[in-house]
Amino acid sequence: MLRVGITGGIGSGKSVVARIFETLGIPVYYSDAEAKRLMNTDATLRTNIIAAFGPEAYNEAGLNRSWLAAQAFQQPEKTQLLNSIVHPAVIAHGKQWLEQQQTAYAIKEAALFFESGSATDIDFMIGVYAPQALRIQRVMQRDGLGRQEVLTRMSRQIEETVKMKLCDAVIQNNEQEMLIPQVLQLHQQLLAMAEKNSTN
Ligand SMILES: CC(C)(COP(=O)(O)OP(=O)(O)OC[C@H]1O[C@@H](n2cnc3c(N)ncnc32)[C@H](O)[C@@H]1O)[C@@H](O)C(=O)NCCC(=O)NCCS
Ligand SMILES: Nc1ncnc2c1ncn2[C@@H]1O[C@H](COP(=O)(O)OP(=O)(O)OP(=O)(O)O)[C@@H](O)[C@H]1O
Repeated sequence: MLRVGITGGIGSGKSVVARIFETLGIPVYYSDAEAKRLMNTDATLRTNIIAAFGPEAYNEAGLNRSWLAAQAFQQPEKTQLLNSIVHPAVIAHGKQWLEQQQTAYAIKEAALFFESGSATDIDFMIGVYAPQALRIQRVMQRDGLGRQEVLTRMSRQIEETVKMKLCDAVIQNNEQEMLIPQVLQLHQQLLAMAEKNSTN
């Protein structure tokens, strides 16, 4: 089975693109959502997060996302600390998920493939690109974050043009070029690649 990645910086539109692939019958692993689910359900992760950041990391509702975000993005070292606790668990879980899929290809969506070293688990990487100003505007609107908070998260990610150069294909999500034809073209290409791999 062909393992496909979708990556791009915060607000580039990875999830929107991944949902179009899902409508074509392709299963998608959403790393952000899985990370938060595991942080709530995995007892070892919870213990390690509390040991590193303090008991306020959780409240009655579970993971205290806004509090933990304020702590983790305060300094690059704190972001690294959270990453060193959470990423190994999500990478192992995502790898296992990919191995279980039965379709011609399956997709893992993640912002931090190259940053975390997990791009090596992927056969074909799709980058989703959008101009920085548009990404900032989208995330401020989607998550109710301030401009500076978005910029801080961006500063913990590889610069977008560098990230796109590391990808095998790039989808333009600038709200001018249409997304669906770009996805359909890649879908055909990936089915052909998967077919070729299975006959080799
Ligand atoms: C700090 C947390 C609780 C904040 O949760 P929140 O709901 O506000 O954000 P969410 O997880 O949906 O992330 C939104 C976007 O922020 C960016 N982002 C999140 N974590 C990071 C990080 N460690 N480094 C850089 N960017 C990040 C990504 O672009 C991500 O898509 C959460 O982001 C987290 O646990 N992050 C660490 C784990 C992680 O790296 N997750 C992302 C990929 S697995
Ligand atoms: N082509 C588009 N037209 C209109 N809105 C869009 C488009 N692409 C993305 N958006 C909106 O921008 C926001 C960010 O998109 P999305 O959640 O897919 O980004 P992401 O790359 O998954 O971000 P993150 O890394 O933060 O998870 C969402 O609210 C989404 O609905």
